[in-house]
Amino acid sequence: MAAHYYPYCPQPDLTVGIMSHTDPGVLTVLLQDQIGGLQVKHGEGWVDVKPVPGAIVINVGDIMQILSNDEYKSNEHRVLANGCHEPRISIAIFFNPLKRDSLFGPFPELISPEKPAVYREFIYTDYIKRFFTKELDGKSLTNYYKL
Ligand SMILES: O=C(O)CCC(=O)C(=O)O
Ligand SMILES: [Fe+2]
Repeated sequence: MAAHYYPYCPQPDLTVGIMSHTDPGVLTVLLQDQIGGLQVKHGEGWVDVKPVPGAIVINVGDIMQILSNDEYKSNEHRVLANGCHEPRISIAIFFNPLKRDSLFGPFPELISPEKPAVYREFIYTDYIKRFFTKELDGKSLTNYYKL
C-alpha cells in the first residue's frame, strides 16, 4: 500500500507529481480525493481521470499483461503537479504475486499457434528488482520481457 501526498505546487507547469509509469503488479486499487491530477494515456494523449466521490480506480498492472499474454494491457498513467491551494492525497493498494521465487510468464492456456507467447518466463524477484532499479518510464518493464 502507498499513501501519496502532493503538496501545493506554485509552478505546476515546471514539474510533475508522478512521472508516467505502469504499475508492476497484478491490479492496483486507487482511492483519490477530490483535487484531481491523475491522467491515463490514451493513444498519444493524456485523459484526466476525474475524481468521482466514492469511486475507486482500478489499474491493470504489468504482471496481469504478461500472465494474460497481452489479453489485458497495463495502463500508463501519471499525476500532474498539484496547482490547487490544498494538498492532494491518494491511497494505492497494490495486489502482487505472493510466490516470488516461482516462474512467471503467460498462462499456457492463453498460448496457441495463432497466439504464441509474447513474453519469456522469469522469476518474480528478478522482475521486481528490475522495477525498483529503473526510473519510472512508461512500459519499459513489459518490453524488457518481450520475446
Ligand atoms: O496518486 C495517484 O493518483 C496515482 C498513484 C500511482 O500511480 C501509484 O501509486 O502507482
Ligand atoms: Fe501507478
